[in-house]
Amino acid sequence: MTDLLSVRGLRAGYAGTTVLDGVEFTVPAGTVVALLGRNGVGKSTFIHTVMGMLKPYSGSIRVDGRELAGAAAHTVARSGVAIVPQGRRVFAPLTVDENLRIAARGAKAPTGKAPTGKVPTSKVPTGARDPWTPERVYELIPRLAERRAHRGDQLSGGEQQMLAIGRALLRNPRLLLLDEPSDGLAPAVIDRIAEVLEGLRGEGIAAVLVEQDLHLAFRLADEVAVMQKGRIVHRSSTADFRQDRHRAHSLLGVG
Ligand SMILES: Nc1ncnc2c1ncn2[C@@H]1O[C@H](COP(=O)(O)OP(=O)(O)OP(=O)(O)O)[C@@H](O)[C@H]1O
Repeated sequence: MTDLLSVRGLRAGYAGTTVLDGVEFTVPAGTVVALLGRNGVGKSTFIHTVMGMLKPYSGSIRVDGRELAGAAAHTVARSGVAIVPQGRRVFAPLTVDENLRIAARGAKAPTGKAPTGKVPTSKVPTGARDPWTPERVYELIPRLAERRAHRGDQLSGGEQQMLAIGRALLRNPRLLLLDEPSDGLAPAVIDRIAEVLEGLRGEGIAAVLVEQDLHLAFRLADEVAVMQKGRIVHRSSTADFRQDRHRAHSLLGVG
């Protein structure tokens, strides 16, 4: 299967310190890969570096074959990558509808080739890859339609997370970078977020899902990668990883 994202030998950090120390990581087209690891191993740093928010020291970041290491975030976004940041960062004084329409205005059609590779047919229904519009986001996430006139700061944490996902979709991504979407949310709310993300199956959107909530990660991801000290130390299918409790325990410190 063609890799939509291919990262090789990526080194990055802050003010000369090394956080990412030779990351090798791929995301096949249309595949959701959970990026797991204990606190502070570099998962958010990785997401930010791929998005062009942090310049790497060295290494390669290719999206659909195009080299993007060191490119600015807007260039990465134009290549079809969108981030749902940790902490959501919606515009608090603006309504849900205004938040979505601003994101839609900023969106440009991704440049480069259309995704190639054999995306599993179960993930590509008829009509996939219509451009996202606020109306399509409201169809996927009816809760946002109900809240469309509410300001960002009047929303619950779960609703803000849904809005952040909706904003990212309006960039028409081929690759979505999700940084801990469950962060700070109650289990019932995480379940709603999972339903929203499951609703994206069939759109052919690939994703990197950084997540501490293993239940959510296992529910959404096709494959699992584990980071330790700025390197990927394990990669497998989610099913294999779930079955090997001993390995999960030793890599993540959980049962
Ligand atoms: N802006 C920054 N400036 C300096 N150091 C940073 C910055 N952001 C993160 N770090 C450091 O980089 C290391 C990796 O942090 P990062 O947030 O990428 O880890 P993480 O795996 O995402 O952890 P968490 O799950 O806690 O968010 C940590 O030691 C952290 O203190």
